Amino acid sequence: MAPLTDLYKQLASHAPHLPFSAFILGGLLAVILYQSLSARRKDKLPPGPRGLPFIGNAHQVPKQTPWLTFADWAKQYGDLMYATVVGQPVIIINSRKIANELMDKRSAIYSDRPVLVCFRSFHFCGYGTSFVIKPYGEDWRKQRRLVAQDFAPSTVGRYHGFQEKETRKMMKEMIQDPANFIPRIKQTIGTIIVRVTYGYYVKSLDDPLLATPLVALENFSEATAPGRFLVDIFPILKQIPRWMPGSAFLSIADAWRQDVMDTCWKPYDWCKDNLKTGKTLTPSVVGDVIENSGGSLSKDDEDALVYAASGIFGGGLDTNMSTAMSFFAYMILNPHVQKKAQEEIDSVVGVDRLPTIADRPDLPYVRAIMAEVLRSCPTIPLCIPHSLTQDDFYEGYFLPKGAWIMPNIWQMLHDPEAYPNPMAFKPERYNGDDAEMEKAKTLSFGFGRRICPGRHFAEGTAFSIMATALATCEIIPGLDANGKEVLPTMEVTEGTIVSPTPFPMRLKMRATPAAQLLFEEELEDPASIE
Ligand code: HEM
Repeated sequence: MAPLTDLYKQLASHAPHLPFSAFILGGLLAVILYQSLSARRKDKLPPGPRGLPFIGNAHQVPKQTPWLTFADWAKQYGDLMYATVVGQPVIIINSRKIANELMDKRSAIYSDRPVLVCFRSFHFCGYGTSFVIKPYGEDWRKQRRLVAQDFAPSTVGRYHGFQEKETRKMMKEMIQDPANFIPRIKQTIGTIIVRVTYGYYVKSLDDPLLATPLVALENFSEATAPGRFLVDIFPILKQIPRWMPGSAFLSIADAWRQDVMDTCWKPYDWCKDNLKTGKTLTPSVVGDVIENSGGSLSKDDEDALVYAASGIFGGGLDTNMSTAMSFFAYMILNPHVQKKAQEEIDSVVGVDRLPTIADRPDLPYVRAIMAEVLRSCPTIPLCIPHSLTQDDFYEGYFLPKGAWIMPNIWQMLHDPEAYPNPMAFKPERYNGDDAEMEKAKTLSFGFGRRICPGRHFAEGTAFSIMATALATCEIIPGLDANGKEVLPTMEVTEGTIVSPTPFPMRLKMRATPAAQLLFEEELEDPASIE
């Protein structure tokens, strides 16, 4: 800094040339200010664990339950932490207050998605088309609008009848064959999503309009596994000739891209073609947009619709499936909660009919169970990472443009100050207070402009599963080969979207007329679909 000050003194002595000197002086001051500001920024990054050269903190983040590691770090470094992964800045947020101040209140600059190194294979394999991972901008906005309008609280009720019918069918089949309850839940959630998105009724897990998206979702998990493809780290490998050893990944990428394209276009084409034949069931997200356009969508609008619709599947299947699995696990572990919910349902709904989604306002304890399931086992514990589009400051800390933002949803939902004894599954903790339930649920659906657009729809499916299961069955532990009861461990699978690891379950049908209705109601597939 000394030479600059000397120069400043020399220039100041040239008073007769004031305008020119003032200009130079101003410039110099700006340089000095910038230098000192940069130094301040460097000093004031949020604290965080010291990393290694080049890889940064990558080696300190375990594949299994990284949210617990981040919660541990927070004890030492506080709720706003800074880490790096191969030179990429990552801001980890552990408190609801900070997430709210930054990701909700400043959402205009916190709503981008990172271009993660491993995400390169998305574009390579065709995954980059859906708004779930698109950058914040016009393409994202256009796709999101198409989905959000259909799943708004005011419109989502039109799908309730279908959600109820499918969950009843699911419960009936699970009572008949409880050993296969996991694939049965998967089929039900998939059927609901394909039906409301494309007006198509899925007949089995082997139906190509469900099976292909399921394969694409599995490939997606593999594509995002760090280090799965060397091309993620060395993009130049994309140019490798196919005859060269080590080029096998190009054929895998081709096959995966084909699955993604089939997932996006096949159900769309079916929906479009069958609008004319009357086979497309109404209402549906895609069918309605095509009809409202008078059948003349521009190429851009058609692409936006196709890729937005694929996002519904990507966002809605594993998440709703995980919530249903957690519900059954927590019910096995907490028979007293089941009993209390059954008493509520029996006294409010009665025992002569099955509960519906319209009963939700009158069933506060079942609502509390849903909030507690979403709180206790959040489906996306570290959210889908956001990224910051301009430099920002928070409480004196510098947050650099381009940093990934990772909110630790799990920790926020297990903060003992907000949720005393957070590991206990306790619907009573809300005291019937809907605002408190809403707070827990909202956190599990993300933040700001990226908050889950399917949340009202998802809650309808989840409530219908929970209320129908509780009204009709006692949910009890499954047995091992020796006939001994096996309890769910509540360990979860690896990945961005997590689910309880598989557990056995038995269902004992309740002796009520309502439970009997599962076997008497018309639950067959709609006749219009062959
Ligand atoms: C219990 C079920 C669900 C949970 C817990 C859940 C949770 C989430 C979370 C945490 C995010 C990330 C939000 C963020 O980045 O801040 C998200 C995004 C998303 N969800 Fe859900 N979700 C569920 C069900 C659904 C359903 C049923 C649909 C479709 C109808 C859906 C569609 C989406 C989409 C499209 C996005 C990406 C939004 C964007 O990037 O703009 N989700 N969800």
